Amino acid sequence: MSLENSYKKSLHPAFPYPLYLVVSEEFCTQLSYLQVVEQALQGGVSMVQLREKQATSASFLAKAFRVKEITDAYSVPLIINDNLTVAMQVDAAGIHVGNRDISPQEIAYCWPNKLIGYSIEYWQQLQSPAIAYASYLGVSPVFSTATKVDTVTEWGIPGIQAIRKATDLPLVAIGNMQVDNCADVWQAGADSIAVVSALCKAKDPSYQAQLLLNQLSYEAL
Ligand SMILES: Cc1ncc(COP(=O)(O)OP(=O)(O)O)c(N)n1
Ligand SMILES: Cc1nc(C(=O)O)sc1CCOP(=O)(O)O
Ligand SMILES: [Mg+2]
Repeated sequence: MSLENSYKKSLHPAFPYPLYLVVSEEFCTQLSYLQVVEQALQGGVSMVQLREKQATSASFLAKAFRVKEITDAYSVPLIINDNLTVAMQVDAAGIHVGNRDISPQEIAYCWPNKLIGYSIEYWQQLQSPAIAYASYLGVSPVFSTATKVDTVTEWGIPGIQAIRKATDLPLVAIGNMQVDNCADVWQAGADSIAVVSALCKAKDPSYQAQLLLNQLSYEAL
């Protein structure tokens, strides 16, 4: 979709984070994961999730402290993937979980007033009690991706549109989000575009982040 044919959306008042970096050391091929975080923030990334599926809790925690130092310097929220202990110890802004993780209900009980991201992998989840505790929903995945293969539904643009009609919660689109497809996903109802490869594999994450953001037409808050 060209920018001339798109309309300026408002940012979601509860989630003014249009570009969301999900960083894992294993996917950073050109620069260190800390350089990726710093340069992506320089390019305008508005939220960062640290996702370390292979790390021990000790190594995850050490990495989380390093990343938090950088995100704090840019006043950008840090989300921790899956691990509530790490999230609490590093005093993250929140946590992202899916169907095979600790539930949003439990998180809200143990760690109140924090952001809770919850992946939507199939339609019936929208009726789940977990929804009441979620701060945002991950549309998981919009397009299939080699970065995460244990997925259920490839939602596509019709899926985003349908979920948009079904809920007012902020929607984070994830899965093969790139410069050439994120404008359509944005216009279909996503409030945030989450990327791994597009920034972790970039030679110049700051420039790539700017290219992605330039595709997203929104009014400043
Ligand atoms: C923003 C965002 N959306 C979805 C996911 C996937 O979470 P989950 O389903 O728990 O899978 P893993 O990331 O744990 O493999 C995410 N991490 N972030
Ligand atoms: C972390 C993650 N979660 C997904 C989901 O579908 O829930 S897809 C994904 C990886 C997205 O990587 P890339 O931007 O390289 O396609
Ligand atoms: Mg998970």
